[in-house]
Amino acid sequence: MINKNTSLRMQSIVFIGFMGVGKTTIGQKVARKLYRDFIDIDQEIEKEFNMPTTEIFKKFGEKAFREKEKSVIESLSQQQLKIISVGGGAFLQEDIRNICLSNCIVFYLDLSWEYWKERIGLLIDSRPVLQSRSLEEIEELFYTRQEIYSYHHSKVNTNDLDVDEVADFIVDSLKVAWDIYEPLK
Ligand SMILES: Nc1ncnc2c1ncn2[C@@H]1O[C@H](COP(=O)(O)OP(=O)(O)O)[C@@H](O)[C@H]1O
Ligand SMILES: O=C(O)C1=C[C@@H](OP(=O)(O)O)[C@@H](O)[C@H](O)C1
Ligand SMILES: [Mg+2]
Repeated sequence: MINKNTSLRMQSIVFIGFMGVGKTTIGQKVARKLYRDFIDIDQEIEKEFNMPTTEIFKKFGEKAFREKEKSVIESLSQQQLKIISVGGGAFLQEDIRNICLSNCIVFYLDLSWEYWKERIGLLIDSRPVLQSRSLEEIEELFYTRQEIYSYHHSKVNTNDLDVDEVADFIVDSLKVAWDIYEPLK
C-alpha cells in the first residue's frame, strides 16, 4: 500500500503503537538522527484546543478529540520528509490507517505487556483513556488494540532496548530499505 508516486526516501515516517511504547520520545530521536522535522499529532491537537489532552477529553469528550485527530493527520500526513508520531488510538479510524499507509512508511513500536505494565506510573496522569480503567481492563485494551497495529510496514520490538538503541535500529533499517528498494545511482 506504499504510494508508488513518491520516492521512499521522501516519504514521511509514521510511528504507531499502544500508549507509552515510546512513539513521541523515539520519534523525536529519529527525527534528529535523520535531520527531519518532528510532528507529534497529540501536541498538534493540544495546540488547536489550547489545552492538554486530559482537558480536551473532559470538556469536549473523546469524540471531539478523535475528529480533530483525523483532520490533523489527514492534513499533516500529506507532507513529505517528516517524522510523525500519532496517538495510540489513531489507527482505530480506518480513514487514518488508509491515509498513513498510502502516504507514509508506518513503523510499529511493539512492547510486550510485561514490560509495558512497568511504565504505567509514567502515563496515567496524561492518558485519559487509562484513567477510568483497572489494570485488568487496561490489559484487555492492550491486547484488543494489537489488531489495529497489525497495519504497518515495519516493526521493532523495544523490550530491553533503550531509546537510543530503538532509534538507531529504526534509522539503520530505514537506510537498508532505502538502499535495497531505491539504490542511489
Ligand atoms: N525504549 C524505552 N525504554 C525506556 N523508557 C522508554 C522507552 N521509550 C519510551 N520510554 C518512556 O516511556 C514514557 C512514554 O513515552 P512516550 O514517548 O510518551 O510514549 P508514547 O508517545 O508512545 O505514548 C516516557 O516516560 C519515556 O521516557
Ligand atoms: O491510545 C489512545 O487512545 C490515546 C493515546 C494518546 O497518545 P500516546 O499513544 O502518545 O500516549 C493520546 O492520543 C490520547 O490520550 C489517546
Ligand atoms: Mg505520544
